[in-house]
Amino acid sequence: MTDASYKSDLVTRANKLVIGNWKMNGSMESNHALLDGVLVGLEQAGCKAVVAVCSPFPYLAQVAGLLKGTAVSWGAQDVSAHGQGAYTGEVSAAMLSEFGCRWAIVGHSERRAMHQESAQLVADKAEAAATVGLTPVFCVGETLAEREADRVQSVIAAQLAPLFAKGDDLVARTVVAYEPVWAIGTGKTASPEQAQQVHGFIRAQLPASAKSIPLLYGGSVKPDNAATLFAMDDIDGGLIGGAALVAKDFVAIAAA
Ligand SMILES: O=C[C@H](O)COP(=O)(O)O
Repeated sequence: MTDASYKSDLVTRANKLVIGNWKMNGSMESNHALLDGVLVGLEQAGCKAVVAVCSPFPYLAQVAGLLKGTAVSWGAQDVSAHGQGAYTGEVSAAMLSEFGCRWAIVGHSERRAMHQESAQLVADKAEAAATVGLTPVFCVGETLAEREADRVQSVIAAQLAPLFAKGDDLVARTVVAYEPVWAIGTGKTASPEQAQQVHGFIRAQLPASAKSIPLLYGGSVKPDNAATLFAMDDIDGGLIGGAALVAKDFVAIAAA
């Protein structure tokens, strides 16, 4: 356990939370059109959910400008575990915070798999984010092989353990996103019951003071399955990939 004190707010599941992860997609022109469509669509739908988008780093300033004065917040798709220094290519939490970043995704399965990010590194990133006031969106999830080997709970528990080891205060300032790797970008969504089973497991593992943090589901969420997923007891919203790139789909999911 560390002595870190965090500047980020405590987060609760009082409102549905829908976060778009654009991954490595976009352009100045398409971002503008997408956000115009999202903002108009959310207003027309009378959407009550908390909505955010996480763009690639080069577009964060553009996104910040386009979202200024709106109810939609923005975040980054990754953040360095380090404060500053000789870390070529990394972006610190303080740099993001300086111009209004609200969220930082950490531990997305694409980064765990393609960039060999360890569970400890992901927890260190979450701590770095919360230390300067960003809310970490902490991704966990099993591969298909791990599911078939009946290892879902042990895999998720191992991914969460280094976060929990940093103390209850950090956990209470974190959003956890369950994203089964086999459902990401594949069109194979976990059934609402499969997702709820894991969300219920995660909720049960949370320390008492963090029981009401939002637990998001991610993995091929679309307008036609969002409502049934979000209706489950422990699913408080979604982390949306492909559908976040289509304004009407993202709005439909946020309004589901
Ligand atoms: O971060 C988002 C997830 O990886 C889900 O992506 P997807 O909605 O394209 O399956």
